[in-house]
Amino acid sequence: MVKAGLGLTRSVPTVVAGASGGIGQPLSLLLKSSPHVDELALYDVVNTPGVAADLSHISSPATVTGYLPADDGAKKAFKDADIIVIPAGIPRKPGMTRDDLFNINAGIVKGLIEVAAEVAPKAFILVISNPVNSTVPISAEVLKAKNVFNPQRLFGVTTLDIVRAETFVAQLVGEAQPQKLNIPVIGGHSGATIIPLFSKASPSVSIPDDKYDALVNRVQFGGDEVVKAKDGAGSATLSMAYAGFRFAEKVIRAVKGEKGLVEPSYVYLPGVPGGDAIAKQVGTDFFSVPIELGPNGAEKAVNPLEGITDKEKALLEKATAELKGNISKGVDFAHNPPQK
Ligand SMILES: NC(=O)c1ccc[n+]([C@@H]2O[C@H](COP(=O)([O-])OP(=O)(O)OC[C@H]3O[C@@H](n4cnc5c(N)ncnc54)[C@H](O)[C@@H]3O)[C@@H](O)[C@H]2O)c1
Ligand SMILES: O=C(O)C[C@H](O)C(=O)O
Repeated sequence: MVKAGLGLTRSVPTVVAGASGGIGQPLSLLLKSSPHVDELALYDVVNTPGVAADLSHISSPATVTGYLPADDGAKKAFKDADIIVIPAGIPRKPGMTRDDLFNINAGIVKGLIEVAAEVAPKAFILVISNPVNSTVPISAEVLKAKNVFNPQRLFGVTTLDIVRAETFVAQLVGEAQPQKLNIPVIGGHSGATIIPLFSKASPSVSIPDDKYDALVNRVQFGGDEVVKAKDGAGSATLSMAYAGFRFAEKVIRAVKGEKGLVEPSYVYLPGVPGGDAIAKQVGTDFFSVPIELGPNGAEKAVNPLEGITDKEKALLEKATAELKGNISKGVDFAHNPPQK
């Protein structure tokens, strides 16, 4: 274990699990750079002492500690954490779907959530590991089995889909400041389950009819674009670190009392205020919608469906059918994990 840094306040201890990976390292760098982060614990099966020592030399307030599996390292890293961000697991190679990662990543996520349930039962858990559509339901089932499931504290991180939508729309409409656009992307995090709602963009944008299908496709399959370009060396890591940080920092700021922070996330809707009606409308319990964040986590699910276009309704219908299968696969795994 490496321990370093000044750490003047310790109000929101934050953990990255999978911290030595392609996402984990730049995500940990961004968290270490944030003035909102006080205490950062890095957990991975390899290399965390080095990553922690390296980051600890940065002159920002957060203390940085690194943990490996030996000597109950996961428990030590997670103990009493407020925020646990999980990018642990294998990434895709060309030709794979996110669901192809299920067999390995389901077990990794299950194991990490079991530790969280035991030593940090009140933590806000942010799941990045794919397939998110299934790893979040797995996490919920594990937490339920340990009697510590609070749906307001479990988030599937879908922010990269929003970041991509902002970028691609800005390119199309000639907006030089993509970050000024707010485009809700709802549903799940894979292919057809990703539903960009351009009609709900703020400020409003006008997408030419002949460009609409290609734009939707690019948001839905932006991940494949990166996997193909990396040519066997993995999937999105830097844009994901940016997106994961954007979401994690908002949760941290909300937990510290800041108001008005909203970001879509894949949650268990019936357990989030305002979410039950949306779950009934879309026909599935796990679904990403804009979430108002606060000291209790997901304070309110915002219904994004009013006034959506017929094309968006068609996307929703297609998404829900696929999503249901992804969710039940995760739930089944949590109840009947394969015997080793
Ligand atoms: N939610 C999203 O939008 C999104 C975006 C990009 C990638 N991802 C997913 O994030 C995951 C990580 O991607 P990556 O590119 O960083 O992969 P990577 O292989 O570069 O890093 C993964 C890290 O997880 C670690 N790890 C493996 N098992 C672990 C365990 N039991 N406990 C702790 N750490 C463990 C590995 O040692 C490695 O350092 C993949 O599943 C990928 O598909 C999700
Ligand atoms: O595409 C992937 O497998 C990684 C991630 O989910 C992404 O959207 O980039």
